[in-house]
Amino acid sequence: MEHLSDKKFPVNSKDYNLYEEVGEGVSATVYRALCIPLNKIVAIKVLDLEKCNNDLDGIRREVLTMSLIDHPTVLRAHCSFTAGCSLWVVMPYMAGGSCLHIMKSAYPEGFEETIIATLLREVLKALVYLHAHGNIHRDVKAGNILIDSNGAVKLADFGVSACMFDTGDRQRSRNTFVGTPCWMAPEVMQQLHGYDFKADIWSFGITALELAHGHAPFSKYPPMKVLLMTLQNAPPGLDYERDKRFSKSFKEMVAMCLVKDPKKRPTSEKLLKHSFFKHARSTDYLARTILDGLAPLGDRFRMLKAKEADFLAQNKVMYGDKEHLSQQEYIRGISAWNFNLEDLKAQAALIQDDGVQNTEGQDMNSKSKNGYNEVVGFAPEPQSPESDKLSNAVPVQKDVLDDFQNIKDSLASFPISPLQALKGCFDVCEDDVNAISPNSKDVVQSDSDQQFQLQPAAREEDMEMKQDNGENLERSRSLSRCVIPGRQKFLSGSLIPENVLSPSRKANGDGDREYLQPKYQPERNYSGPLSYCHKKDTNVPTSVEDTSGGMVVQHKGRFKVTQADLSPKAAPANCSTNQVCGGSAIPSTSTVAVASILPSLQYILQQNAMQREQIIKLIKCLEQTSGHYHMEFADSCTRDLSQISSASAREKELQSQVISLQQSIGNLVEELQRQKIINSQLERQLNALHK
Ligand SMILES: Nc1ncnc2c1ncn2[C@@H]1O[C@H](COP(=O)(O)OP(=O)(O)OP(=O)(O)O)[C@@H](O)[C@H]1O
Repeated sequence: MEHLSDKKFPVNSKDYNLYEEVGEGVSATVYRALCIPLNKIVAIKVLDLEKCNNDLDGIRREVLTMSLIDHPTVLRAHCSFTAGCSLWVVMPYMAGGSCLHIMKSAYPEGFEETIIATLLREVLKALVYLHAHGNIHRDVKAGNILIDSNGAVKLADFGVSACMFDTGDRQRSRNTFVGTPCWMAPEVMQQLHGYDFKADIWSFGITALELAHGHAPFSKYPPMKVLLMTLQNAPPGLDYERDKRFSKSFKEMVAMCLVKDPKKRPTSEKLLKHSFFKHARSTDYLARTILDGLAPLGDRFRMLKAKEADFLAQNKVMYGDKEHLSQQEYIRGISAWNFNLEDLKAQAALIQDDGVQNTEGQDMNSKSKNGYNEVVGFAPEPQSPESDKLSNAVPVQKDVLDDFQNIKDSLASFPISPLQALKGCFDVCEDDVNAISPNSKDVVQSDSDQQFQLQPAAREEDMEMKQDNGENLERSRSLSRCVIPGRQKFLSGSLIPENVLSPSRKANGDGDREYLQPKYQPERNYSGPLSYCHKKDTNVPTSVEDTSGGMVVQHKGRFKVTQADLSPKAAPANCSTNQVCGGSAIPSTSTVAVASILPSLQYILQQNAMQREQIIKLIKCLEQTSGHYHMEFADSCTRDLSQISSASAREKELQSQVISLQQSIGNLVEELQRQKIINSQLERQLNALHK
């Protein structure tokens, strides 16, 4: 595989000297390097092909796109070639690094508006070019906006880009679940009608918020929660109160991008004409401002990496147990996503929405409650009547149910089950999917040939799980897993909270999040890696790994596929011991029965609880009544006792009299006997005298 895009650059690894590491993705490491024959500093992205064995199409497309591109704001590949098991992509060296790394190193609160306008204008130019040439970038985010030493901005990373003019399989790839959750447009998550270049406009809006705050909205939440919040909540935006430092035109521009209906979003071309970009300066302004005084990229990268390692090591010491570690790993990036339904529920349940949530989430909720979205002036997302019913029915448990209800509603709004959808791209155990859709009767056929059905009983099960999250949480968190985590990588985006990297971070409206956040739960899901999900490649030879948590039989792009994913029919047998696939504590076949029994059990439980209350009330009443009874009884007892005691004295007296009488009688009987004997002796003597 060899693509020579620029004849000047040699296509032999011997012609390059690799220097220090300046970036890392899931399956790629980026080095600063010297092109020896040209004596030119370049960046070389080294992709481990063994790790991408199912994503060669994606890589080929990335390289092809990069080599065909000819625009100053889009990162172009000089050339690419294979070296052993690696693919080397030679590119211009962007000495400033990514905007994300610059923020992490020096601007944890985000950039000021002029910088943002300048950066975003350049990104928008790139999008105008890509869209005009039929490309959707699909991964616009601060981590993919690179700056060179002169301040020139380039949009990078075409790992997941797609061509809008593709047909057949390529077209179908636009019906797959691709990108990084925080930046992902709702229609990309939903997979209803596929999506188009407007998905990039959504990601562009999210990137604007990321550059403004130093992090993307919902970034503290685990990936599935992000999906649900994106679908469920009103779109995020700049807040008039909290974001006072930003202009009205910036707020409007963001609001235009973050409209859920893609048709209502502007094209990149139209957006470029927005008044906000009048704030933009020439790119050398960036060099004079945000790049000024920054350490060399390699040093910054090493520093961030060391801090992340420290942070993780600390967490390992503090929360060394398996559950916490796996949770950490899960949140660190989507490469390690393990879409175990139980885990997801547990993850969602762990988020304390009231009080500890980030302000984005809070804002969204309060906006929705007020019936007006202050930021962008949109009506709140309508709540389902079902949701109202549920919350009215059990007011006491409203808080607990809210979270469940969010999940339930959002799942219902998915044209295909998110877990089923994610299954194609990530690790979703078959039985996890079964747990959501045990019997596919009302099947919705999606473009990507996936089927699903959301069973009410399974929802009940969800509810049960939520309501009883103490016990079930423990259970679910202790479940074994499908996939052994791969090599832990430090992704291009730092995944640790900025308050860790920048302890000096001050509260600026949303700074209160830091201390409210549960310690074991990392806050941010920063620039996670990307996925190109190529569903047609399932026949690609697999690399089999024996794992304790589950058999990884295939690498789908950057994600692993477990045996359970590939052999749905075998899943119940495999899962019967809950060890091989580890997806659910209950085998999938019995999950159906359990799901149908649970509502009844729930009902009985409620009945019991009510009865218990009644009994407690009755006991209390009885206790009060029995209090009077005891007093009366005590009085009567005292009386009786005195009577009994006097009676018994007399009885004793009588008894003693009887006894003494009996004794007297006995004495008299003895006396009588003695007298009789004397009498008979006397008689005998008299008789003898008479004779
Ligand atoms: N040409 C370049 N010059 C300087 N740094 C670069 C260059 N290309 C990439 N990097 C750095 O390397 C990081 C990882 O690169 P890249 O995004 O291409 O890898 P990836 O595997 O696609 O990662 P991800 O999936 O997280 O986007 C980037 O975030 C950036 O910081």
